Amino acid sequence: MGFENEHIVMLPFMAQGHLIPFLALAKQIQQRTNFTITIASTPLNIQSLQSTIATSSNNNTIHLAELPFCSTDHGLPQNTETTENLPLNKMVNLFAASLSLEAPARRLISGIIETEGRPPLCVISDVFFGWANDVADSLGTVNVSFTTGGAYGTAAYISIWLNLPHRSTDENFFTLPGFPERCRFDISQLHPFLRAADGTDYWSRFFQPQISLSAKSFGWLCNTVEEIEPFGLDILRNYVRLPVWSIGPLIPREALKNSSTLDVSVSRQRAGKKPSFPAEKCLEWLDSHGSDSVIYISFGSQNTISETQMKELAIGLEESGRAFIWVIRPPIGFDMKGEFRAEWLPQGFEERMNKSKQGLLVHNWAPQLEILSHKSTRVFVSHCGWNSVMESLSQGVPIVGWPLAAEQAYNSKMLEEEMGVSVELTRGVQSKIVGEEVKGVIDLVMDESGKGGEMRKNAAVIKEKIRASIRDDDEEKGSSVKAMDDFVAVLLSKRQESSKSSNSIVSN
Ligand SMILES: O=c1ccn([C@@H]2O[C@H](COP(=O)(O)OP(=O)(O)O[C@H]3O[C@H](CO)[C@@H](O)[C@H](O)[C@H]3O)[C@@H](O)[C@H]2O)c(=O)[nH]1
Repeated sequence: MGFENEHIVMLPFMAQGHLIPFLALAKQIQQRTNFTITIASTPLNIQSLQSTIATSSNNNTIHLAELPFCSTDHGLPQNTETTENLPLNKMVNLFAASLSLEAPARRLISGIIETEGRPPLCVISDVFFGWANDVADSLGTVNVSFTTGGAYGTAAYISIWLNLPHRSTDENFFTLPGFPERCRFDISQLHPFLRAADGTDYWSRFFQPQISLSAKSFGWLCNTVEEIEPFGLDILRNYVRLPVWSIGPLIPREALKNSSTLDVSVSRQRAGKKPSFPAEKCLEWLDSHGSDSVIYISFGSQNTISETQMKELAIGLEESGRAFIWVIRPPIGFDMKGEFRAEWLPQGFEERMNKSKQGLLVHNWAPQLEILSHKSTRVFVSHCGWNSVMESLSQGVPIVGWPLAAEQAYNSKMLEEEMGVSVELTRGVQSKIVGEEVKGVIDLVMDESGKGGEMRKNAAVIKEKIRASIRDDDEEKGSSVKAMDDFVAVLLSKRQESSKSSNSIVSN
């Protein structure tokens, strides 16, 4: 398009699951438009983005700006600037602390205005940063909210927070404003702190105003694809009554090609995290297993399960006799960064799995996208974080859901009820699950003839829709490419309108 002197400022929430898609969005906008993009965040997050950008190519105009932040000022452990490894009881502190970024963000944008002589084209802020609307308004630009979740999950999440519908019923289920009757939600799909929320607690006092402010943005960007979430997008658009541009999937383009295995360098280009186990080794391990034979298990960047659940999951996996890669962290209640203790697993489990090559335990962090795009990977046991969902479906890998927090249970519900690509094993860290149930679900999804085969077929259709959405050639442009072009065109025409009206004020 070539509007090289435009500038966009991006403000991600401080969590890997948000930083990764924000950086991917920045790269996508930059590649399409040549705009200057500044991503602003706290110093440690900027450091981690810096190391990511340093290892990837094509990053000339992504600037990084530090917003001063001291975690201990907010009751957080020292040097804690993301949700990763943060105990649940401190999570709310991080959300509350994010409000302190408003003043430095304002200073940053004022500085840009001073240097460039006009405001940035827009601010793109996380849905959790509703305050960015005030900043943008008062500095003569507009704020666009970016939801790193999917359309259905985001709509459910915001409607539940804004309405707390479970508080006005004695039943275990409830209907949700914005959703049709048939989509009944269950109280067990809510995280315990949301179950207890009543509008006066810390969580409500953060989420309700921030989400309400975000609902006043100029528009929303959503990391989904029009053709895979028509129902969710209808709900979200009706609910926020704003333009919603579906610009997903925010996944490196290399992972969306029809070629085979992904280059291992991709994992080094994603928000500064280094796999704790060499990517090459994981891929070698996968190479040594047959096509469509391996189960991949991971609970995202910030979650883990309980000790008893961990043991039962291990028992079920072992008894299933299927090959698996499991990204494993200390169980809930223990330091997630701490040393892993063998006692959390059945006796001799890891040695047995290593010896027989049935299972590979990757402690802490694995090269997820490479694993999902490997031909040996057959199914993903996932907490249903939205990045994981998009990564899995973009590779046609069906899901076994084990949602733990945030909007994951609504994603899991949508994947099962609307898309037919998933089956839920259990939910939360308090549920009782036994090895036999784990084995039962694994047998079900690995069975080509029954439900497992159906899920796989459906996932293959979704994969094609995702890949079609980014098509960009002379014959055809995919829906996500068109949405991105439309988003940029709308902002540019808004810019033109406002400069026309300020010129006419001057000439009057
Ligand atoms: O060992 C690992 C673990 C994670 N990842 C990557 O980290 C990201 C994790 O994102 P996601 O699957 O969305 O999980 P969370 O980190 O839990 O994401 C948070 O942010 C998401 C987007 O808003 C929400 O959908 C989730 O509920 C919320 O917990 C993905 O890109 C993964 O590929 C790895 O590369 N290796």
